[in-house]
Amino acid sequence: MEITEKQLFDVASQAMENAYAPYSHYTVGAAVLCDDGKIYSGVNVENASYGLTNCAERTAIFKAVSEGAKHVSKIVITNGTQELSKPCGACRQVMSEFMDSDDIVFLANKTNDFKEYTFKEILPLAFSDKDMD
Ligand SMILES: O=c1ccn([C@H]2C[C@H](O)[C@@H](CO)O2)c(=O)[nH]1
Ligand SMILES: [Zn+2]
Repeated sequence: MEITEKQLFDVASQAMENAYAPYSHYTVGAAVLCDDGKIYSGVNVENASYGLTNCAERTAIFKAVSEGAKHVSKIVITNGTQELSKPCGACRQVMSEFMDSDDIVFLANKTNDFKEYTFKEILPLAFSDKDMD
């Protein structure tokens, strides 16, 4: 694994310590590598009004875009269990806005076991702006 990928895993794991998950107790950490060369992290942020919860992946992507990044080339998603992470449908759709078909998705667990996918593998038939041409 190249240095940046190792860093991405470390940033996601470190961020997960800040997950705010008092209701589900399911902690998630994400880290995205952007074309500006920077890494942005995110965690799940729950709410007493459960539906207002924001997932870790979207937190990381929204932070990146807020700082001016426009493209995510790699994302690591980890969680506090031994199961590999599986981004929800909403997160996959948000990822599709800022990732291309062959960009890389690492789905990890708390001990950094992982599987590597391309974005198109985790969201085939993605709806995009091209569908509105
Ligand atoms: O893609 C996902 C799916 C779920 N969660 C969080 C939201 C909630 O806090 C907890 C349980 O659903 O996991 C994420 O962060 N990312
Ligand atoms: Zn999600």
